[in-house]
Amino acid sequence: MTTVALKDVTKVFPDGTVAVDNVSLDVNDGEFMVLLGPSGCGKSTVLRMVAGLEDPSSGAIMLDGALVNDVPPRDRRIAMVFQDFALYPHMTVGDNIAFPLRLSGVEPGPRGARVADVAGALGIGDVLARKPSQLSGGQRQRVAMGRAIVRRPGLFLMDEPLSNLDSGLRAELRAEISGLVRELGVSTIYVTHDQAEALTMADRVAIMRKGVLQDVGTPTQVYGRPATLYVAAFLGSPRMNLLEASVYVHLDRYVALNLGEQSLYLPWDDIRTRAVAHYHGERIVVGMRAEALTPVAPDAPGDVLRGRIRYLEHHGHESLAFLDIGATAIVVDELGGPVTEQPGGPSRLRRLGNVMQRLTGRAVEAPPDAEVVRPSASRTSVLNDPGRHHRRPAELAVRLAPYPAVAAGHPLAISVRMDALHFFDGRGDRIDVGWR
Ligand SMILES: Nc1ncnc2c1ncn2[C@@H]1O[C@H](COP(=O)(O)OP(=O)(O)OP(=O)(O)O)[C@@H](O)[C@H]1O
Repeated sequence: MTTVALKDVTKVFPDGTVAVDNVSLDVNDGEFMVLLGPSGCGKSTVLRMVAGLEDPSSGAIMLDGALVNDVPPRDRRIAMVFQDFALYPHMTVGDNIAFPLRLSGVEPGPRGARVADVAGALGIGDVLARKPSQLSGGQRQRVAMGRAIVRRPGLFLMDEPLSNLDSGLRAELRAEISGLVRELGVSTIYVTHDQAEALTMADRVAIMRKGVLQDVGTPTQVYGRPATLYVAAFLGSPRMNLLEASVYVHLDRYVALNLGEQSLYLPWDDIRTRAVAHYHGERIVVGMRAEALTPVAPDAPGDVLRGRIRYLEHHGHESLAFLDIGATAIVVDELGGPVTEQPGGPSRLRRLGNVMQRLTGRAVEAPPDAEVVRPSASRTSVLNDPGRHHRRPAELAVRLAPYPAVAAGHPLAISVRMDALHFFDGRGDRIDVGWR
């Protein structure tokens, strides 16, 4: 099946928007590659360039090792499935699926057999005589898939094909789609902003932000060893706890990570210690996912952080406690740069205001408790990132049992799995070398 290689591909639209910024990416034979990122990060533009619907401003697009920048879409052996797929309303399901075969002159006999095969594989063999208006949303999506598959393409390009469906159907269809394309062995590029879709369906995930490729790897790699602070913050629910830490080296003993009121200690023989020790006297970002944190007895020894529960969230199968440990949170704004917030900072009201502003595009008046700090001069500080930086205390997300015996205001001690910590520098790049 078709292999894809993007080499240094950039797309600048006539109005100056840089939608895709120097992206290089390979999709192997039969691979299911998911392009993941928030709205506007350039995923669809990448897909459209691979399809030939958009010309790159610079760089090369190769299919099966051949440059195709000037090859028209119809000659690329590609099938596309979009979110707002359009079925022909006056045609039956069978005729809709058969349509591409009719266009390319396949005889009625083999045409019927191919349609029956595809419809059987998609579980819509019994509705071939119906019109699209007589189908459910999920069935219509299967017909759209069938119409793409029936041509036996070398490459599938799918742009948010499930986003119009309800969540139950999405989960069902994402298993079906990934199962089906693997069975067919067709190389696939699948665009989504839904991390659950990406992590469950992909062989590899490519994560984009503002036109720039941030990380490429298997779901386990990008979740377990994210290349950048942005990827660390983007993947996972609850979000990874990202704390500002000052680094102090105690030669031949340990490296202290000062988190504000408390510290953690990386033993000298830890393989990551040398990389982190380079930042002696500077600030870095320490990431810890909720699964790296376990509640322990108040006087437990070892790598333990102590704090007070600010609030609890009950999720049925588990509860999340948000713990004030006197540290500074690094908040990565999905649309802007990293933002640092420190104790004594803005209220939830202000953060809600920020969200509303993002959703509505309208400025919301800042409550009086908001304090905007100047970017620090430190080379390694995330405060270097341009833009406004707000301050708030870290609220460390910790997983608890469904009905925990603690409540807001209670103290809580948590043990930290030091081997599960992540370290990022001020530019947001992962610190530990040889990490994947
Ligand atoms: N024809 C165009 N002219 C100018 N800018 C464009 C054009 N098409 C897309 N853009 C811009 O390029 C950027 C990337 O758009 P793109 O559609 O690739 O993002 P996306 O990640 O697929 O987003 P979504 O998930 O919302 O579809 C956005 O800022 C978008 O506004």
